[in-house]
Amino acid sequence: MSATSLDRIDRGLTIEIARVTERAAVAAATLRGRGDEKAADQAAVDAMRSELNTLPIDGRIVIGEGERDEAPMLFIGEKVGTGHGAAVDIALDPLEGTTVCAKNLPNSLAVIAIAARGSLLNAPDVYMDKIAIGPGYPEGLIDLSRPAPDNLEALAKAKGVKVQEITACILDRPRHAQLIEDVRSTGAAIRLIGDGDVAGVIHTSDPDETGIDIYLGIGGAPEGVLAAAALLCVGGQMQGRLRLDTLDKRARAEEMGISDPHRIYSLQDMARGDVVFAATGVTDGNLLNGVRFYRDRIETHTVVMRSATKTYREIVARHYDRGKFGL
Ligand SMILES: O=P(O)(O)OC[C@H]1O[C@](O)(COP(=O)(O)O)[C@@H](O)[C@@H]1O
Repeated sequence: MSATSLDRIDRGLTIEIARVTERAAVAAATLRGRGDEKAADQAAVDAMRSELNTLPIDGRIVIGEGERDEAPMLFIGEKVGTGHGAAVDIALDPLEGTTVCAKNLPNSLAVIAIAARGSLLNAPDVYMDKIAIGPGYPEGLIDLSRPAPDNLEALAKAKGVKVQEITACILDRPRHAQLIEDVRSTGAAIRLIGDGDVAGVIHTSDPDETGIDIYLGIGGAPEGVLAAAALLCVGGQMQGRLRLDTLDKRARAEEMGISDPHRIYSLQDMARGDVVFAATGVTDGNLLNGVRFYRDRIETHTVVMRSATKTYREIVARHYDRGKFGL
């Protein structure tokens, strides 16, 4: 990583970036609830890519739709933007939560993070073990190498509540059976989510609003970097460890410069410096409303965050020109 905290992102991008996720979210939302994950994802990819290519940046995708041979567009290493402007790295997921979008269930998002070159972890598309909490706690409170109950006890103590008053967010997957049992053994509550752990992690940043104190479990590594980018903007702590359990995965990671397969990454190892993050709701969620289609307009709900200024802005946009979305 070569970026320093002095590498500032052009503040104009904090509005430009919203257009990128708005465009992707509307495209995906037109196919919401149709049971066709691929079509919704493709629509979001096409829309995000065409909007991204209007931005005055020399952009390089470090977290994208996959590695070049498996993703024709927005692949890792793809150059995006007009090419005239700041050299930036980009993490994106045009449709985070493809299954929930196809089923019209909560919390699918169009997501992107833009950072100075070298400020985002280049991670392969493998699983990642994750733990995250929101702001206001002493640094080092959570530790991925410790058993979940220890982290829950530490969090409850620091929050000044009983562990029974803590709620953990966990993806509902068979691989989490033991984790779920361990968490329940402490008396803590669990919010099981079907998909969408970028939102799951972000929810820890405002427990009063979302009811979620801590995120635990294994999800995608790309989603881990995106979530870290968001948490960097609002404060909080997060750790991640890649699940490099096959020779092929280790080789892919090595190609990306990852030599220690067991390394635990801190939040700042995954995202640092000046990062601009945006997410637009595709379906309704705790964080954001989904896209609303009206006869005369389309409404989108977006959050834009920036780490250098620690700002969190919500933008409700009314698009009266439905034609610009091809509708
Ligand atoms: O579904 P899996 O294989 O358990 O993977 C978990 C990952 O899938 C998601 O739930 C949804 O990812 P997609 O948008 O690629 O469908 C992520 O939020 C999460 O990190």
